[in-house]
Amino acid sequence: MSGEMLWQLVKWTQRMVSKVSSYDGDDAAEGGGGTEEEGERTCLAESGGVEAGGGAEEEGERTCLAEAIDSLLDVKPELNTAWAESVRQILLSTDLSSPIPSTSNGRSSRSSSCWHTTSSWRENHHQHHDKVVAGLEGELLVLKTALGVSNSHRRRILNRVLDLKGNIRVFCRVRPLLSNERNARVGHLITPGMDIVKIPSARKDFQFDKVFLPSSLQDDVFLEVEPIIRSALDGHNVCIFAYGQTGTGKTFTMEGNKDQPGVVPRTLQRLFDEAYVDTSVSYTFSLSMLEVYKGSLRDLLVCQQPARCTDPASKCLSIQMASDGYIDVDNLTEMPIMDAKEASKLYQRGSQSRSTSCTNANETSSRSHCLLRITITCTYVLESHKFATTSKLWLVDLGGSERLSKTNAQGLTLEEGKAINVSLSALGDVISALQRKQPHVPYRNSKLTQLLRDSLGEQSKTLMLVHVSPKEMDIKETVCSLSFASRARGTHIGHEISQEGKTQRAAAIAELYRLMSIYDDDCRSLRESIKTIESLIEERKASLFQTVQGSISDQLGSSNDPALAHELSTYLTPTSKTTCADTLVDALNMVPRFMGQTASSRHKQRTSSKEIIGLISSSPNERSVKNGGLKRARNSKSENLNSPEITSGVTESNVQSAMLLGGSEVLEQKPLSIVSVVTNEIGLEPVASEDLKSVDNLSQGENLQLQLNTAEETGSVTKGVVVVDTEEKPRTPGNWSKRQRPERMEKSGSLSPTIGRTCRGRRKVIVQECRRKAAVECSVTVMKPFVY
Ligand SMILES: Nc1ncnc2c1ncn2[C@@H]1O[C@H](COP(=O)(O)OP(=O)(O)OP(=O)(O)O)[C@@H](O)[C@H]1O
Repeated sequence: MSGEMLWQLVKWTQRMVSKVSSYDGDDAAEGGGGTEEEGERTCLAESGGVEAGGGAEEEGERTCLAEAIDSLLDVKPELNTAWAESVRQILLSTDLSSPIPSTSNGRSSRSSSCWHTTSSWRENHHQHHDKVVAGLEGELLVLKTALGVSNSHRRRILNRVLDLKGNIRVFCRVRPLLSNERNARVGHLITPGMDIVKIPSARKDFQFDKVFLPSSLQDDVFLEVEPIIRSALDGHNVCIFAYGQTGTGKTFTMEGNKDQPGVVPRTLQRLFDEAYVDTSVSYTFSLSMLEVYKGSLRDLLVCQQPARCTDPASKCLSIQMASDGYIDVDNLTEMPIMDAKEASKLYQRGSQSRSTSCTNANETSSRSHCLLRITITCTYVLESHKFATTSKLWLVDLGGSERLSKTNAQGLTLEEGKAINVSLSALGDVISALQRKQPHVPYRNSKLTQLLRDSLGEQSKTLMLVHVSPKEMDIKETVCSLSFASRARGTHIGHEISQEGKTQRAAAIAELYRLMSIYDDDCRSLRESIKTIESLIEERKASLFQTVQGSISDQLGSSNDPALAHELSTYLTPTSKTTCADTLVDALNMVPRFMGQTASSRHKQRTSSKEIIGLISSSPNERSVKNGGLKRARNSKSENLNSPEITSGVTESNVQSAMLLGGSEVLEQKPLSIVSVVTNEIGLEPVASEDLKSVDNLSQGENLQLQLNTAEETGSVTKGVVVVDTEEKPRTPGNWSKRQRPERMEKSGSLSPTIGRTCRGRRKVIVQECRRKAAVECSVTVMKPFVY
């Protein structure tokens, strides 16, 4: 039975109870007791809200009610007694839906004392309502904990599967003959189901974890890639490479086209789908894109050529390694992403900036290694402890390996080809050293391997998709590529297992998949139960508010007593409304550029305030957290992960800011043309741009203060992001001193609004550590001045 149907049944039962309680109310009114409750009933009776009735009909209704409760419990047998008790509480509290003093008869004669009686009636019902909601919330907590535990089991099993399959896996994809190659001779043999590519002319056989035939579809490829993506969501660093000779389909596999989307768009979609479904954990994603071109790094999300001569040249990217091994790239644009569509757009933009040129082998040959990095932050509760992990998912479209003598490359193309080959060779050396478990891994030999250092190793998952041409005339390149792949796979050092071993491994993997599907089902049913209870709580809160609000509005309309009117209007203001202190961000932490941090020191600061959590060693996440900096558990002051509740980002200085701003004191509004307000919380709608207020260019010494308002409180932590478009009103160079340019403030403290790097005339302002209640349906006001 769906949650909606269940709720309908509850409402129907409520109506039944409502009738039954009104009979009771009548009886009590007749008895005329002196208690407050009786007075309240009298009040209800006066208002005409109580119907007459009784006798056999009453008995029938009661039987009906009992049956309804029983049927409710029958249809949800999997729910435990606590849930049943919650439902009972809802039913018992149905007198809330019985009419409260109406505007009709006797209203004008109602006195203030009558209102006080109604007020106590309201308090009683509030208490009752709170009890019911608390019951439901308790149940919700139990279900969420159970979901966390099931998820943790599922994660552990998946990790075991990937361990059995191997942390470094190599697939081979053979491209079909293209329309202009119809007459070409095919140079390989593939034995279906054996995952072996035979090259008869070279008398060589190459075994892979999976071989995709020329007829294989993008779907087939992604099916095999998917588990490793899930592993990234579970907190592991993951690298997926597309390797191969120029023109063999690397970009086709990674990017695809509109009709046949490749690994990248599918991965982005998958990440958000998973994040949306799994409510037991909270995910945030950010995206960066860069290329390694002739041994140097280029940010693909910034304009390489400044549009105006006054625009700053693009910043130099440098690789920084923190003491715990975490690799970051200084000055690299990192865009928070809210959905797959937005992420795909960014990827398209980055791809267009990639260095390509026409070569003998490919009209649009990639002349660099293109790296897409998705940083995933996951927060979850396990056994009443809060954990957070950060992982990186790299999707790498490597430059095409080529025999320079064959391509007749000259000049720049030759240089590019050489640089690509050198770094590919360095990558091969690293993977081979890892396969051999050598004590020294030569990461430093190329920018590519330096960059991926923390994502290529024991705790990480690597997938190499080797692409080959089907043509016999490309056989030498094909053999080179397949040899490289074999080396990466470790088959040359005896990693290949016997047929019997393979059968045993396949059986073990099948068993693990069976177990995983049990946990998957468990998680699914727990998620459904969680949704049902959440909607019950929401409806409960909404109905209480509406009922009471409607009644009080009526009272307010008819009251001549100013004191009473004041009390009523106070009541009409929802107590759960967001306060300024909840929503403000702290600009006091901002520091000038010269005091700003490098990627490395920023990381150090981050990790110093985050304890590495390794409480439960059996969980893959916690285990890997223990083992190094690849997954960093967060435990900062503002995000006390060991407490059962995530606290808000409100610090003393936040509160101070809140007081300074005085709630709604907008000192100045200027046109900055805010493009959109979005939140990182999955499933929340961004505010439409037309709803946003305009604010002027900030002038010297000002900071942005953002006030994000919402009517709802859910208590979880989120981040808000405001994208500010300054294109219409370009910043004049003299307008800002060097230190005060907004993009110079990006390295401020974690609770500050940080103004991201300028990217094609846009700036993003990231509001970190707001409560979710501050991030739903935000409106943005720029407030000034706030001098630091
Ligand atoms: N599996 C496939 N099915 C259909 N067409 C393919 C397939 N693989 C590659 N192609 C086509 O082959 C051509 C070359 O592919 P692509 O540009 O992806 O090669 P590449 O390996 O990325 O080359 P480079 O290294 O030069 O960038 C493209 O026109 C692409 O559409």
